[in-house]
Amino acid sequence: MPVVDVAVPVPLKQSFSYLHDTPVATGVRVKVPFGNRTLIGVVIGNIETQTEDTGLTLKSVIEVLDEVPLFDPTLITLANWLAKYYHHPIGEVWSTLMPVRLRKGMPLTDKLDAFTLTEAGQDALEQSLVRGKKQQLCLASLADEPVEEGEIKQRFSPAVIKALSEKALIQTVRIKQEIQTDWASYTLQETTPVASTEQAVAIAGVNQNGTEFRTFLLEGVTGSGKTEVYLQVIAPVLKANRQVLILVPEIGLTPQTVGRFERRFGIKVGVLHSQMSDLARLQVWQQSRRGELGIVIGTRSAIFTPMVRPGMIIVDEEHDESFKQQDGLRYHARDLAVKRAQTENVPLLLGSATPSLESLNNALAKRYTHLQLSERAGGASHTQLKVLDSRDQPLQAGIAPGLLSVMRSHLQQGNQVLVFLNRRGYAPAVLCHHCGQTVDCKSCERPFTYHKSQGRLQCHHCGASKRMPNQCSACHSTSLQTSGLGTEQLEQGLGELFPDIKQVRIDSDAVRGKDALVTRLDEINARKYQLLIGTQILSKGHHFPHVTLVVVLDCDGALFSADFRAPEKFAQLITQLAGRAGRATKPGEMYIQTDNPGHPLLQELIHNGFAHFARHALHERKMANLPPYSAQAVIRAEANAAQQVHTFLQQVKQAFSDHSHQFGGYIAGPLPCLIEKRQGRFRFMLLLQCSQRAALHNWIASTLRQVQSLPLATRVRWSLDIDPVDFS
Ligand SMILES: Nc1ncnc2c1ncn2[C@@H]1O[C@H](COP(=O)(O)OP(=O)(O)OP(=O)(O)O)[C@@H](O)[C@H]1O
Ligand SMILES: [Zn+2]
Repeated sequence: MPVVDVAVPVPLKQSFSYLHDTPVATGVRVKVPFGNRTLIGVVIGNIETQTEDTGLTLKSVIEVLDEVPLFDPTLITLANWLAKYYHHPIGEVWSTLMPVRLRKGMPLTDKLDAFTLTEAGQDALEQSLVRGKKQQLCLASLADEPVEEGEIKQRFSPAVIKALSEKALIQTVRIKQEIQTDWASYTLQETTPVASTEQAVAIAGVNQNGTEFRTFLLEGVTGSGKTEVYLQVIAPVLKANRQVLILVPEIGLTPQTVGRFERRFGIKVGVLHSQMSDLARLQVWQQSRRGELGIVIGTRSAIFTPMVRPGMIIVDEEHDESFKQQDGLRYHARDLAVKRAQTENVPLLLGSATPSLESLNNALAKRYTHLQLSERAGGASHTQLKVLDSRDQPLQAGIAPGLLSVMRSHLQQGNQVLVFLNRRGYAPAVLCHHCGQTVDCKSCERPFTYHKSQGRLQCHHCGASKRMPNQCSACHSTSLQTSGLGTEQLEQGLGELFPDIKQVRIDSDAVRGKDALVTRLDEINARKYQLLIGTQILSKGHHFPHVTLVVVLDCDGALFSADFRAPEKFAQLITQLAGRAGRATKPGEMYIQTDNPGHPLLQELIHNGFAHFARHALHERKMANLPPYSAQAVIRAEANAAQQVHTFLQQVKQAFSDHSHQFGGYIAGPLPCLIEKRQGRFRFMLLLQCSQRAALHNWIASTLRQVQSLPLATRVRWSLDIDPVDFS
């Protein structure tokens, strides 16, 4: 009897064998017994026949769920690679890779259920016969065409749907999705701008490579027209009837981005991001798999989207940290993109104004083809960076007088000013004026942030929240006062300083959800506001043609971080922020207000720019034998008792030390994580490092089993992070 090899969603390294009376194709989902449970797994291989003498009795597959494989051999290869590279259970890799609905065993068909108006419903709508605003809205949304069930259920409550169904105003129908495959016959919907010389060189560089795998790094300063390069390099790919997958950072994916691609080619672009419903995601996944979409744009997990005719992969803002998953399977979508492009044998284009040192190093070492855009598109000039020394200055709303007058002059000329402060809330701490005690979150041992509009304190580490107390818990004095500046306070202060100027605050408190952000961004570009206050949401990839001044407040903390990646992250942030100014005809400038004007990193950025900084930083990493010149992994552990975490990591360290000489491995720790305590749990980590990536992997592979069998391994919460980028 045939035996199939199944990846089952359990935290165990191996896959499992099951019997079935006929062979099952790889990439098909099956329902299988596991212990006393029934689980949904994926067939990842076939074993010819069961060998008689193993003595094992295998269980049988309960049900084969798909008629045809849902996952092609490329995705199976990719899953196997992920399991190996991240030392992660294969079944859990598949859980990450599969759309949620497929994971749950739901059928995948070409048909879908939709709601439509009945004749009575049509009349009711036209004559406004239904009472109830929600019911009216629901009818109205079905006015033109049937709408899929999932979407209606997401927008309207069960009560509304039930009421309308019972009155026979709406009904469900089954519609066959139309398949439109030939995006190759697109017609350009807008005139393509003439590429600059540098753009033309980059475009030719990619196109001359042909259809085969190669990685390109497009290092182009902000506003240099990287997106235009993407548009022009994918044109021939689409013409050849091949698909393009574009990854963008979580925050960068706005309808504006999607709109640029739709407008150019006049074809439907599939969009995938975390805020969509499971059903909507599955549909885009399915459309791409069947070849109905020429372009799919999505955030991190979109890298798992199947493509029937893959032609190219693009990773925009490839340095962005949102490409790294921070829990479960901690993959890096950019690194996975390299693997995927290689497996699919298609070109990969990585783009950024501030490339990661990893990618830059690969380009400089000629493993990637390096393409550069050093000038801004359309004749815009580079933003001038300046440092403003705030020492001994009387600050108003946290801003020095000299800087306020610079702001005033930009505003008077009718331009927009962006003020960046990476701290939401009113103030980052509340303290007692009498005894100096701060009001701290008990489970994180960090000060609460004060949110004045809600009259509440909030812990930005664990989310805990409580009412603002009246008195100090230590000395009972009632003279509590806030300390430090957050965006909420900045907004209030600037409102008083510039009463006639319309301002908007963009942070996750003021702007909730993607739609709200898009509305605000549109309003900004329609010049509804002149003063923009915001956190890092404002730094990413947005095109603000009317901003001529960017002000950076309170960046001193970032200059003195214990994280060796902090300078890289800071330089990327500052450069991206500077890139928001002066993108159109008017020149832009940026002021960084600091108490450390002489800091070498600031001086380097101001005088030499990011490209120079990055090459210099690479040299430093090389001297210190840090990534990308070595490979790292981190084992994090946390528990309520600090001692327990420490003991566990000591034992882990011992296990790794036993093998370290074989692999030339270096171990540091146990060290406290940058955030030492969160939600009542103490957090420590162990850092593993080898000069060679392969050695690190062999070292981990030969030690991990020993770690897993430690008695404490089931008592503390621990995880392995390969190529960590964040030590918090
Ligand atoms: N060759 C060109 N001629 C004229 N305008 C261009 C050209 N290329 C790009 N542009 C325009 O320049 C502006 C910036 O281009 P684009 O958004 O592509 O830059 P980018 O490098 O992707 O920006 P960033 O990385 O800062 O987000 C856009 O308004 C774009 O339409
Ligand atoms: Zn907390």
